[in-house]
Amino acid sequence: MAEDLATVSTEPHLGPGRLSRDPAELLDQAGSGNRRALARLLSLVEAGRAEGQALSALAHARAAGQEGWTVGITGAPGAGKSTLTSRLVAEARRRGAPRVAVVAVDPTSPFSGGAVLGDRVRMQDHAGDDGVFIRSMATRGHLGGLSVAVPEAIWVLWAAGVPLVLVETVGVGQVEVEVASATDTTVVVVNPKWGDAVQANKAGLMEVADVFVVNKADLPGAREARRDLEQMLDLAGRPRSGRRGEQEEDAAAAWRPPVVETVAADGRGVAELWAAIEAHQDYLVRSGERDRRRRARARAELERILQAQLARVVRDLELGDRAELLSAVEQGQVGPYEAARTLLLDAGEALRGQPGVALGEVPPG
Ligand SMILES: Nc1nc2c(ncn2[C@@H]2O[C@H](COP(=O)(O)OP(=O)(O)OP(=O)(O)O)[C@@H](O)[C@H]2O)c(=O)[nH]1
Repeated sequence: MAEDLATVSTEPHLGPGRLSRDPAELLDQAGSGNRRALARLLSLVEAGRAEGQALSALAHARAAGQEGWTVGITGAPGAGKSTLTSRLVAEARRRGAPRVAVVAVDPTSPFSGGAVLGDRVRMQDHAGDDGVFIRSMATRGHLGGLSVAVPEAIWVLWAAGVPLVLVETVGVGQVEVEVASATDTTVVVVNPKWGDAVQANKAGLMEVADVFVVNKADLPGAREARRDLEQMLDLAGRPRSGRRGEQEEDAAAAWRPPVVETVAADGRGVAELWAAIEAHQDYLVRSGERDRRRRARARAELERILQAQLARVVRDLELGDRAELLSAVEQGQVGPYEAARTLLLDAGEALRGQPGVALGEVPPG
C-alpha cells in the first residue's frame, strides 16, 4: 500500500512495531513521540475516508484552545523554498521549538508515495532529529482536495502536540496559493531574476504575502528585486511604517509585508526572516487579525466540505431510480428546480440517522 510505503520510506530509521488502528490511540501514540503513528494519521487525513472524518472530529476537539502556529511558504518552482524551509526548521529548533512539522503540498503527485523522493532530500538535513517531522501531501482521492486535507492535517499535528507547522508548496498554482495562504503567516519567495516580482504579483501572491523573501540574494539583482517589491507594495497602498512595534496603534492597524533578503544556500538572512515571521505573528495577535483569519478559515473549510459532500450527493443520486420524477421534468410537469429540491430533501432524509460518514467515503482504488 502506498500509505505504508510512504511511511516506511520517509521514516526509515523508525523500525517496525505495531500501530493501533484506532485514531484516538494513534493520536496518543503520536503525542508521545511515535512518528510512525503520526505518519499513519496523516495518511488517514489524506485519504479522506470515514476514519479520516472520525479523526478530524477528535483532532479538533483535542487541539481546540491550544492551537499552534502555521507558516506557509510559497513561490515559483526553483525559488529555493525547500532549502529555505529546511533552514527555517533548523532556526526554529535552535530557538527551542520542541517539535516542528513540514507539510509539503504537491497537488501534481498522484499519491504521496510519489513525493517520497522529495521527502528524502528534505529529510537529509534533519535526519536523526526526532523533533522534526516532514511529510508530503497530495490529494489521493480526498473529496475536498488539498484545500481541505491540509487544514485537517494541521489540526491533527496540533492535536498530536506539534505546535509549529510549516506548509511548503511546490509551485504557484491556484491550489498551492490557496493552501499556503490558509496559514497564519504566508511567506512568498522570489528570486533576483528580472521580472520575478512582477510574476509573483500576477500569480496573485501580492495579496496573500505577509512576508516577502528575495532568496538567492547572492546572485545579481537582489536589490532591484527588493525595490520592485517595495514599489508594488506602495502602489497597492500598503502603508510604510518603518517604526513597527514602537507605535502600537499603527502596528495593530496595518501590516506592510517586510522584504527580507536571504541566501538559503548558506543560511544568510534566515535569522532576519525568522524575526519577520515572529513580528508578523505578534502583529496578528495584537491586532485581533489572527482570530479573524482563523474564523474565516473555519468558515472556508466548512464551505469546502459542504460543497464536496453536496457534489457527492449529486453524484450518488440514482436518477435512474427516479424515472417518474425525471419524466415529469422532461414533460414539463415539474420544473427542474422543484425536482432538484425534492431530490435534495430525499437525500437529507436518507442521511438522517446515519452516522455522518457515508458522504465523504471515497471508494478505495
Ligand atoms: N545561488 C543560490 N542558489 C540557491 C539558494 N537557495 C537555493 N538555491 C538553489 O536553487 C535550487 C532550487 O532550490 P530548492 O530549494 O529545491 O527550490 P524549490 O523552490 O523548493 O524548488 P521546487 O521544489 O522545484 O519548488 C537548488 O539547486 C538550490 O541549491 C541561494 O540562496 N542561492
